[in-house]
Amino acid sequence: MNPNSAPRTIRILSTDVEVTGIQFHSGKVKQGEIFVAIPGMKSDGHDFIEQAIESGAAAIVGEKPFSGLPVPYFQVTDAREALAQLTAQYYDHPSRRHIMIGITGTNGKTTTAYLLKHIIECSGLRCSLIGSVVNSINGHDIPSLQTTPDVLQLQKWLAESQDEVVVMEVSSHGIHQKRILGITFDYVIFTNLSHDHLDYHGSIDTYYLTKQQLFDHLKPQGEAVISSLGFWGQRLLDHLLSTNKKVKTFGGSENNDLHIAPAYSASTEEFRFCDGTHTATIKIPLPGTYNAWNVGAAWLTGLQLGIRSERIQQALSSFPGAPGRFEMIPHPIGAKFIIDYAHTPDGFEQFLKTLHGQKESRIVHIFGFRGNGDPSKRRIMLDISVVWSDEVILTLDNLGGRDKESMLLELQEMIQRTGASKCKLIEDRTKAIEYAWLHAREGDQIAITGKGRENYDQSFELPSRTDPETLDYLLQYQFHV
Ligand SMILES: CC(=O)N[C@H]1[C@@H](OP(=O)(O)OP(=O)(O)OC[C@H]2O[C@@H](n3ccc(=O)[nH]c3=O)[C@H](O)[C@@H]2O)O[C@H](CO)[C@@H](O)[C@@H]1O[C@H](C)C(=O)N[C@@H](C)C(=O)N[C@H](CCC(=O)O)C(=O)O
Ligand SMILES: Nc1ncnc2c1ncn2[C@@H]1O[C@H](COP(=O)(O)OP(=O)(O)OP(=O)(O)O)[C@@H](O)[C@H]1O
Repeated sequence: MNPNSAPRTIRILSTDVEVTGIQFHSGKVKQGEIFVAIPGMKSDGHDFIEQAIESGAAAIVGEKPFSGLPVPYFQVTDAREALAQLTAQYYDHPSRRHIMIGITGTNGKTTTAYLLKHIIECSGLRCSLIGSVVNSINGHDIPSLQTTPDVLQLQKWLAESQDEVVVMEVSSHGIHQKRILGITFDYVIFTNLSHDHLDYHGSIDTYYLTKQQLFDHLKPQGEAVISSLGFWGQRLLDHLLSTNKKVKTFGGSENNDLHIAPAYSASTEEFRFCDGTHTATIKIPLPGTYNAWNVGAAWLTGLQLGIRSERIQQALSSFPGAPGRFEMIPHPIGAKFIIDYAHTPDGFEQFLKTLHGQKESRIVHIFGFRGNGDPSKRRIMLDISVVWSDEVILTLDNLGGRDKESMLLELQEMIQRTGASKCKLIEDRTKAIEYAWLHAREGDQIAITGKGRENYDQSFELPSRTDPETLDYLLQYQFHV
């Protein structure tokens, strides 16, 4: 981090120390930097202290007792917490210089972040974005590797950003691993909570409580902007009110600060938004009731920022979409391919229900499961797909370190368990997409979910091709060639 910067003095446990940077990976330590040793899930940073010192570490921070080191050692009770606080201090608490907006929830963070950034920019303010698809700082785009980056990267971007507003997606991993400690927020948005990441958090209750912690990071005058829908939204609302936080809600009730309702019962695209003084019926930029909630989250936050509803409505009419979220690619025969990042049971249900609502012909659904994702959601997702789709094609997604043969076996067993003749397995993702392309019929909606525009690992070869341009595009989109 910042190897060429002039040394800065930071205070560690009431001692002033001059450092040129901070690291939590021993392999990255340079002369004059602090190394923070973190006991992790796979290894223990304390085992790498010697390596860090050999690389020039000026001081070490860790949780375990150490003596006799050739550089100062500071023992703390929580190394992740110390890392976050020291980094915020090193960069002089950059979150205080921005209007900070954090977005959490199982689904909808990226879509809401893109919508909100667009609304903010249309209102004349500059806006940084930190999230799953791209990080945009001072108008420069940096491909994303994580939803919430590590604390060093995060504070560095906040320090570099000259943008008035920063919109950032906050994952439950980011909260749990204290990547956002040292950041205070003006607004925190909650979209929803449903089954995901139970392999990491252990239970949905713990998962919820982790997300709830983000609201402790609100500045004293800060406001929560939440969906009060469903059990978790209601629980969060009760919690925030009982802790005297300022809260604004969006949802389907007239008691909500922003009331959202379909313009007519069967509509997947036209919704009415009422903020108490202004009512507008609009065609939302992405279809589906769930996207109306995402629009609502962005709209209500825009209002809190002082942007008028009329202006928000105008901004929405020019929203270019969020990459890999309900993105349509036409097929020459009159079918549509839709790429979507649905990767949770609720995401599947919402997305497929929306396709069903605009059904002209068949729904063909191609998807797989990330090898290192929560395994407990896989069967539920397949069952949902079987309910809503006319043909289900399971294929491989990113293996994430998982053995390919065991993943294929799991997929085969899952198909057998459903007993549904509409399910088939085409292990090669390219072939699965080609199969759907070649068998497309007029009016078909062919959904490819998962992966989306990820920059993550990909172990499949893309064959050289002579097919129509759009199929190439579709494959490139899925494979990043
Ligand atoms: C599963 C997970 O979340 N892992 C995080 C965790 O890693 P860990 O505990 O396994 O670390 P470890 O490998 O045991 O190492 C322990 C410590 O020793 C250090 N070390 C290790 C080796 C060495 O040679 N030298 C050294 O100093 C490491 O830097 C680390 O600080 O702690 C590390 C920081 O200390 C994180 O970087 C790492 O996030 C990884 C990179 C990650 O990508 N996690 C994913 C799951 C994640 O965060 N995803 C969410 C989105 C989820 C979603 O919604 O889909 C995200 O925000 O992106
Ligand atoms: N409000 C919502 N409720 C339920 N499902 C949603 C909602 N918004 C989006 N989805 C579904 O979840 C998918 C992922 O959406 P999005 O990327 O906006 O969420 P996310 O929270 O950022 O997820 P991730 O952090 O994993 O990227 C969408 O492609 C869509 O299928």
